[in-house]
Amino acid sequence: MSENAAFGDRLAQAVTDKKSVVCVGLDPRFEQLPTGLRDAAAASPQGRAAAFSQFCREIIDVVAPLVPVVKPQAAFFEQLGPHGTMALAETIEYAHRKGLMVILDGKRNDIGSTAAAYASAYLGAGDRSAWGSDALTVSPYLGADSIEPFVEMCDSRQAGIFVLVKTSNPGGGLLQDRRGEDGSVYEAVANLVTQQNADRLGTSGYGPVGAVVGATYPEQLAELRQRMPSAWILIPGFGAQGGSAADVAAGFDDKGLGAIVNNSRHIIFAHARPEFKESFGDARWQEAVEAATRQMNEQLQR
Ligand SMILES: O=C(O)c1cc(=O)[nH]c(=O)n1[C@@H]1O[C@H](COP(=O)(O)O)[C@@H](O)[C@H]1O
Repeated sequence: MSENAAFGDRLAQAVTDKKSVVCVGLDPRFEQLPTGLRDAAAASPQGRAAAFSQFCREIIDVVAPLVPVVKPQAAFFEQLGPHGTMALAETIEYAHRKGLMVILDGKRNDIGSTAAAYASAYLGAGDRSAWGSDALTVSPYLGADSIEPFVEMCDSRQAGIFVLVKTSNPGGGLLQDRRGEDGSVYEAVANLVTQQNADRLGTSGYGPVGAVVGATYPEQLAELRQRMPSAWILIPGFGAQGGSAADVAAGFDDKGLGAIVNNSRHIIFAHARPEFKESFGDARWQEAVEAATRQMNEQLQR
């Protein structure tokens, strides 16, 4: 499908082509890298950034035939300063070259006029923005006028956003579950997502404004699927945070579309998981990544 197709349709096509709803999270942590990569890297930010870049490239090589999308988490790269951001840019570019869609996990936002700059920076396809990611995670807590600049950029660049609706962490309820006369905060954010998609539905039935809903809240996931029928749902919290295939089942529509399930640590550091450690270990970490990705694909086969 062409780069000029709408984001929701491109994601639907990618999920269908790969027969996979798995999103591989690229969250490199230096201390957990396979020994070979850690040894090769000097302790400097430059050396670590080079190790992150190689690590992500090798993961992408393994997962590109198996999944539709990867999600680099900006924080892990940014902690290394300018060298880290170069590694992030290389990772996004490499993933695109290998035919993967890219959701940049930056959880950005600000007042509208500044949000427009974030949108211009991060959203695009190919070389139509500085970072070129297909989609960005976005915080809704500055209100509707802070979301609109992103949505406008989605319109002009066929990009997407994923708005934080019900996050996977245990503390998210403090704000998100807070109830007013019209219901909870997360319900209000979900309504905003649905409104923003209303005139923007692609041929797949999905719009450019997606939502993040944690696998750790299966009941709310079921409710939110109904409340946001035209939103792709990015479901984090599978694996390391305890979410299972049963927990995410309610996120999908009856064609098996509408949701992608992220897994970061349990895929990229699969070589350290008890079930893969003995067979592969540190030296054959790429094979552990492949085995963990295939296992998750099977668990989520629709
Ligand atoms: O936006 C996200 O991706 C996200 C939202 C959320 O509610 N919970 C959540 O864990 N995430 C991200 O998803 C990834 C989860 O990683 P694992 O727990 O290692 O699979 C991290 O990059 C988190 O920042």
